[in-house]
Amino acid sequence: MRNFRRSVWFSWPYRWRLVTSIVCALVVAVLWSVNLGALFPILKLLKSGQTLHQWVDVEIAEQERLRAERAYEVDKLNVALANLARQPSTPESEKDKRRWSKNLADQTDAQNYHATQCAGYRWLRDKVISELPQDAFQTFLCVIAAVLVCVVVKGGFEFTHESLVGWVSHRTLFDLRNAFFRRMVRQDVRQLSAAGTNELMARFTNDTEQVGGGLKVLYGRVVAEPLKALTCFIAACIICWQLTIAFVIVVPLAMYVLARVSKAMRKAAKKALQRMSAMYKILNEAFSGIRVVKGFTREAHERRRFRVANSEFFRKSLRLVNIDAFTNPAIEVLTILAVAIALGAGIYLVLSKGTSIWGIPMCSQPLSPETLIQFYVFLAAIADPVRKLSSVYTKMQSAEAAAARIFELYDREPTVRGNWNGPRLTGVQKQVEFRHVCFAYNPTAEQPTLDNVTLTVKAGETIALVGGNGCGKTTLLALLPRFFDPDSGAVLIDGVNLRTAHLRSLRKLIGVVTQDTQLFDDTVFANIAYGKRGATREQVIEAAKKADAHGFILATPGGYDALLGEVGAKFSGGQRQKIALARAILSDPQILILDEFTSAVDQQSEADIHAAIKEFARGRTTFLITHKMHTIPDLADRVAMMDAGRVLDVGTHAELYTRCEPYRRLCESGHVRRPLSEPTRDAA
Ligand SMILES: Nc1ncnc2c1ncn2[C@@H]1O[C@H](COP(=O)(O)OP(=O)(O)OP(=O)(O)O)[C@@H](O)[C@H]1O
Repeated sequence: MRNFRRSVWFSWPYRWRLVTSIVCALVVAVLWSVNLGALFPILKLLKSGQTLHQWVDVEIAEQERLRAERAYEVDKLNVALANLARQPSTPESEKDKRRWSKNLADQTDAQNYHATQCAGYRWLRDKVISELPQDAFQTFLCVIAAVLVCVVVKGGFEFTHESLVGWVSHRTLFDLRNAFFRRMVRQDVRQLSAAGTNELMARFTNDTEQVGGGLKVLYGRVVAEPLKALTCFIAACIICWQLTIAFVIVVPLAMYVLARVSKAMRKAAKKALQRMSAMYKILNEAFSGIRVVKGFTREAHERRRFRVANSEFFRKSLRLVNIDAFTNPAIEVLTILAVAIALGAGIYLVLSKGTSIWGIPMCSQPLSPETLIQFYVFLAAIADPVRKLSSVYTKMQSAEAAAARIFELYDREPTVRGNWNGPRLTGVQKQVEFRHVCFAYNPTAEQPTLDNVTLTVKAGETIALVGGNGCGKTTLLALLPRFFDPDSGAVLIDGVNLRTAHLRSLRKLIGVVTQDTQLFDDTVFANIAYGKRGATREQVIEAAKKADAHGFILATPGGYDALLGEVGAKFSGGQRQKIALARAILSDPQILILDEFTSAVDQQSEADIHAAIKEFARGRTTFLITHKMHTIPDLADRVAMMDAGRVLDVGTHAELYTRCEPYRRLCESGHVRRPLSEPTRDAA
C-alpha cells in the first residue's frame, strides 16, 4: 500500500476537514448504538408488562439486595480472617488464609459491582425515567420519538461526514492530477514518447479515478464503519465482556482471509488497468486515424481489434468482480460463526441460569432473555460494519494498483535538466556546432541513429539537411532545443555546451516548425500568439502576413477569432502549416528549424512562403530539412548531405553537386538543375 499511502499524503492540507468528518462519524456511531440500545427497554416493557418506573425500582431493589448479600459475605470473611490472624500459624491455617483472602477480594469486587449498578439505575430513574409517563404505551411512544430524533440528528451528521469526505477526496485528486501533470510536462521528450499518449491518458483518467475511489472509501467507510463497530462492541462489553471476547475469537481467521484476498485483488486490479490502457490506445488510434480506417475500409478490422481488447478488459474486470464477490460472503460466514459462538454461550447461560461455562466465569449474575437479545443485536450490529469493511479492502487494493501506475511515471526524473544556474544564451554570435555527436533511441541497437556527426553552422547561415528517409535529420536537429541529449559528443552554441546551458534561455532562442503541425483547440489568434507571451493583434497579423496566412484567415468566418476545432480540423494541412509558421515567426527566434515545413502547401503558396522565409531568415541561423530539392539553391547557403546517421559532406549546392555522388543523385531525382556558375561534374 506504499503508493496509495503517497496519494493519501496529498490530503494533508485538508486534514482539518478530515478531522471534522471523523468527529461527525463518531457522533453517528454513538447515535447508532444508542438507537439500537432502545430495544432493551421496549423488550422489558413487552415482557414484564411493567412500566419503566416499576422496572427500574425492581432493578434497584434487586441490586441493593445483591449488594447487601455481598456486604454480609465480606463482613463474615473479615471476621474469619481476623480470627485466623490471632491463631498460631500452621500450614493448614496459611492455606485457609490464602483461600479466604481471594474469596474476600472476589466478594468485594461483586459488592462494588452491584453498588455501581445500583447507582447507575438510580441515575437512570432520577434523570431519564422520571421524565417519562407512567403509562407503558405512552412510555413506548416516548422511546420511539427519542429514536426518531436520534435518527434525524444522525442523518444530519451523516450528510456532513459524506459531504466532507467527498470534498477532500475530490480535492486530493485535483491536486494529484495537477502535480502529476506538472511532473509529466517536465519530463523529456524521450520519456514521454516512451510512455505513449494513450498510456498517459489512461493514467490521468481511469487510474486517478481508481485512486479517488480508494480515497473516498478510506476517508468514508474505513472511518465510519469501525467506529460503528467499536461503539456496539463497547455496548456489548458493558452487557457481558466475556461473551464479547468469545465473539472476537475469529478475528485472526478473518484477517488471514482478507490478506489472501487482498493479494489476489491487487494483481487482478493491475491487469485490469493494463487492459484499460490497451483499450484507450485502440480507441485513440481508430478515431484519430478515422480517415485511414474508412479510406482503407478497415472498419471491420478495427471492430475486431476493439472487441478483442474489450473482451480482455471484460475478463480481467470479471476476475475483480469475483474476488470482490467472494470477500463478502467469506467475511459474512466468519462473522456469523463468531456471533454463533457468542450467542451459543449466551443461550447456555440463560437456559442454565448460571454464570460460568466449564468453570470459566462469564457474568456476575444470570443473563435474562431480554439482555441476551439486546446483546445479540449489538453483535449483529458489529457484524454489519465488518462485512462492509471487507469490500473496502478490495477497493483499496485497486487504488493501490492504480497509484503504483501513476507514481511509476511520476517518479521518473527528467534526464534533460533545466540548469537554472547555467549560462544564459542570448543569441548566436559565432556558430552552432555539433561535435562528434552520437545518439541512439535504442541504446542496445547495433547501428546508432546518429553516428559521430560533426557539423559547424555559422551564425546567420541557412543550412539545409538532406538525405533519404530515416537518415537522422530530424533527430539531429532535435538535439538543438535539447529534446534529447547526445549519448556522446556535444552540441555547442558559441562554445557553450548545451548540456550546461540554461535550458529556458536556449529554447527561447529557437523556433521550430515541423511537418506535424500541432495546433490547439483555441482561436487562430491564440494559436499564433502561442509563440510569444503578450503578443498584440498587430504583431500576430504581421506574422500571419509573413507566413502567407493572413488571406485565408480573413476569409474564414470569425477571422482571427475563429475557433480551430479539434487540432485544427477546420483547416487544410497547408493552412495549418502556415499558422504554425506564423507562430514561429512571431516568436522571433535566433535559430529557426524548419522541418518539411512546406510539405503540404501548394506551389504558389510555397513560392510566397519561401520569399518570406528568405527575408525572415536574414541574420538568423536557419536549419532547413527538406525533400524538395529544387528549393535548396534558392534558400540554403550550404547543404549537409546525410546518410545512415552520418554527415557525408557539407558545402554549397554547387560544391556538393560536383563532388558528392549521393547528393547529385538526389538532385537529379528531384529534377534540380545543374548549377551554372559553378564548375560542372565533367569539368571537375
Ligand atoms: N521516437 C523514436 N523512437 C525510436 N526511433 C525513432 C524515433 N524517432 C525516429 N526514430 C528512428 O530514428 C531514425 C531517424 O529518424 P529521423 O526522424 O531523424 O529521420 P529523418 O531523416 O528525419 O527522416 P524523414 O526524412 O523521413 O523525416 C529512423 O530510423 C527512425 O525510425
